[in-house]
Amino acid sequence: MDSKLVIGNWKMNGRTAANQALVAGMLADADINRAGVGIAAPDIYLSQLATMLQGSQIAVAAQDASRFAADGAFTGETSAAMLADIGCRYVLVGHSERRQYFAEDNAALSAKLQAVVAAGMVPVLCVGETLAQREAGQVEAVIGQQLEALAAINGQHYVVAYEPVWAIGTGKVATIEQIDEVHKQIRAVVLQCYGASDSIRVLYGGSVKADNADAILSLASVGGALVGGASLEVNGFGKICQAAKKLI
Ligand SMILES: O=C(CO)COP(=O)(O)O
Repeated sequence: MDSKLVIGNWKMNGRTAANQALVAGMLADADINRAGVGIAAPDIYLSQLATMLQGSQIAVAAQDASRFAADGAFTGETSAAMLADIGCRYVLVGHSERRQYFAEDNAALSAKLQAVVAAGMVPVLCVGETLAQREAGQVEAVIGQQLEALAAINGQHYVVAYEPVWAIGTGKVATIEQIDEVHKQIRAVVLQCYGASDSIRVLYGGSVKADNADAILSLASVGGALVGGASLEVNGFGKICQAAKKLI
């Protein structure tokens, strides 16, 4: 049995010296420095992270990968093969900020999922509804449509993260009932449609903090957490990782 998976998503934050201090703090914390914890840093700092995490238990994760798998004339892009080459284990795909600011649709996300799997890493497909979609009763339909990207990697090893857009960086956390309901829906869809095994992990993300991690992570339908703001600080992240030590 594995413990629940916690991935810290630094988003577009970090500088060489600050990363050094933050990661040193994480390596010294036994709740963080263990299997089942990952850090997703900006591409430019992934090599620094990989070097620092060498020999540790913490996995290196990327926040995105190019939809183009082969090397070539794609200025500004970082391929999945490059991420694998520097030691990444997980890659976030379709984070709501990528969908919002970079217009990523299912065609692009399917290509990214395939590229990540082909490079031997585990994609973490992020899904979630906006507040307007929730208020219009469209949660199941929106997430069902977002999950269709998984058809491109049917039966492969992947993780799904449920991140309601209205709960990201807002301090508004979905209720335990809302989280449980959507996670059960996601699990049912992926088990039925996309070749997932019973052990499919669905992470929750959206204002996960030290003080709510225990309640969220104790849900059987929650396979871990995708943590934004709280992953930029050792103490809070350590408490979240401690709450995630439960078995799934
Ligand atoms: O988007 C998120 C993680 O990918 C969640 O961010 P916050 O934890 O800052 O709400």
